[in-house]
Amino acid sequence: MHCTTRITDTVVWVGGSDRRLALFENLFPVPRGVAYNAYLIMDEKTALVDTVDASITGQFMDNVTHTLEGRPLDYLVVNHMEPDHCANIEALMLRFPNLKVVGNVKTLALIGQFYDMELKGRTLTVSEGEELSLGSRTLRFYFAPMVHWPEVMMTYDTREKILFSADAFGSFGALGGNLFNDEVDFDRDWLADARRYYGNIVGKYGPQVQAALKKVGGLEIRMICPLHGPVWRSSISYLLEKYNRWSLYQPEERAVAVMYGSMYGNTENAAQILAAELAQRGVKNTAVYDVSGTHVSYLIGEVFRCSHLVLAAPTYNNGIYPAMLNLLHDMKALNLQNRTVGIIENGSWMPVSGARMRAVLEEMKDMSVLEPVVTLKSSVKEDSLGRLKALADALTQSLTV
Ligand SMILES: Cc1cc2nc3c(=O)[nH]c(=O)nc-3n(C[C@H](O)[C@H](O)[C@H](O)COP(=O)(O)O)c2cc1C
Repeated sequence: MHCTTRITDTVVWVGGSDRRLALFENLFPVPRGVAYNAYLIMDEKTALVDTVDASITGQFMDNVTHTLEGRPLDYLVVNHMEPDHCANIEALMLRFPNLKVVGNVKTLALIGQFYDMELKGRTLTVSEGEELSLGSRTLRFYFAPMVHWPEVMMTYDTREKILFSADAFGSFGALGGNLFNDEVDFDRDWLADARRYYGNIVGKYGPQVQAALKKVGGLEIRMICPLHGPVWRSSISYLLEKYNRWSLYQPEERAVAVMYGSMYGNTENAAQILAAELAQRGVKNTAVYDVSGTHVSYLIGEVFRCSHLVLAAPTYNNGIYPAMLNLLHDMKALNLQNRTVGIIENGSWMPVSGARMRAVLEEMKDMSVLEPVVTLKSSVKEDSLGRLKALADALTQSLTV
């Protein structure tokens, strides 16, 4: 049975949610599930903007068929060719013999790479800024290369002032009836997952996001319709400001995230002492994470949020404790920049994890390491306790600058 939501008189959400998926991209835990959004525009011509993942094909087809009320589907706009949005292109082409697939040169090449379907005479290749008339409105296409993938484009409905934004402005999390941002407590229930989605999926491409923001910045936007998560029909500037900040690698909050790795509990002890020392100095909302027990995607969300990080890790086979190395690898791969970092190292015979962590941070942009670096030789002793307090002083002072 269909389950759709009307977005405007003529635009209908025909997507769905998957709460069974454990790992998005087989990598990122999605305990709250994930939504795959698709939008059907009913005008003199009908146009579907993107499809959905194979896991919800049945629901999606019911939604499309119901909304069309027997009319044919004229166009399928493919804003993004990732399979979680494209699994149903062929099924739609078979069902609607006159359907034309709308994409750019790169989109159409990717369709050919992923699928074996006969596209001859069934495609419409659009270029940057080109318009497609549906009758009472035109759709205008803005390319947003590498706002996840090279073929990505955004589609602007000139009548309704809707921006169909592909993966940009999306979030992990299944939708529970309340489709719109003003029907949910976004800050409480969605922001952390939207940031985690941004950091892990799009975070590497800050300059490309900036370019896309500039491109669509001059448009009158009444709604933003992303491919995952809530639809935005209010507080558009709030969302744009978050994206501007994240893509400039500016921290969202002046706050400390302490991230530690520990086998026997001694590095953990140092991290806890440091957090307590910070609290005694009036620092609030410090977040403490065990890097072995927290999926790295959550840690990435937090490093995008916080201005100050503390990385605490044992030396492991003359290198960095693997779970911490994994976090540092991701931070660097995702181009994280502009953070102030405290370091705590541990080692029982030759501690080198501090120097190794500093070396990775030095390969990143605008990462400043606070002094002192705290060295433990197996466990916290009076001398290292003094240095932990000195690091707490340095962090506190840096937070207030
Ligand atoms: C597999 C393994 C490799 C290690 N390699 C080193 C090393 O190369 N250099 C060193 O000084 N300590 C090394 N250590 C010792 C730990 O770094 C050290 O005991 C540290 O205090 C552990 O901190 P924790 O109590 O927080 O787990 C190693 C320990 C293990 C289990």
